[in-house]
Amino acid sequence: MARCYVLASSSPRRRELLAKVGLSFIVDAADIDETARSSETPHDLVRRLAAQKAIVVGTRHPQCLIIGSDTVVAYQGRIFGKPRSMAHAQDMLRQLSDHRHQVFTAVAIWDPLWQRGYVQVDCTAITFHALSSSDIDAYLGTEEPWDKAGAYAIQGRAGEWIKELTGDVETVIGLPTRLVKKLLSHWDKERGV
Ligand SMILES: Cc1cn([C@H]2C[C@H](O)[C@@H](COP(=O)(O)OP(=O)(O)OP(=O)(O)O)O2)c(=O)[nH]c1=O
Repeated sequence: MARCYVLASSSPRRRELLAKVGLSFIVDAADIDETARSSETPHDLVRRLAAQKAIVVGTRHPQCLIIGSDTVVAYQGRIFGKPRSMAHAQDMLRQLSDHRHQVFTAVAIWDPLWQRGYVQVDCTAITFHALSSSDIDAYLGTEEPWDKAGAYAIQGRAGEWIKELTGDVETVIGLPTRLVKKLLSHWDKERGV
């Protein structure tokens, strides 16, 4: 039987990135509560949410292999998700200005039939140049910050702010395809495909 793949995400960036892997897949987003638990680390949060998204969507596609993912920005022990308001976005960008921060993304694959899967976390470190209040205000007038962790899109205008980036840029955009391929290949080996 040919295998079907489902991307458990509403993110157009994840869709574009997964298309690069060359799989044929459908998209079915998970609607879950993404609130961090008290004292949960960014690493543990993205790991838990990526797995949860894949498992929830798996109940609707029991014959398919599900790919879930989650991304947060971490700065000095604080977790930055998607902005809740203009003030929240502004506050996050002010804190990220001229400081090194990390972006954590987890990728999960889940087979609902076997009730088994893998999840792995990748991290990229970024330092932005100093951002002036007018840089931040101008950016908040664009559409970029609103559905992005940390209120910025590295693939957009925020790409011009990079002073230093260590790691995989796809991890920042929300789906490291290198990790997707690695997990799928582990999975094939385990199943003897
Ligand atoms: C930091 C950063 C994040 N992002 C995006 C990736 C994710 O789509 C989003 C983080 O929120 P997520 O909750 O990981 O994903 P999502 O709500 O967009 O989609 P879903 O939960 O349905 O999978 O931020 C960028 O596109 N560029 C960036 O530079």
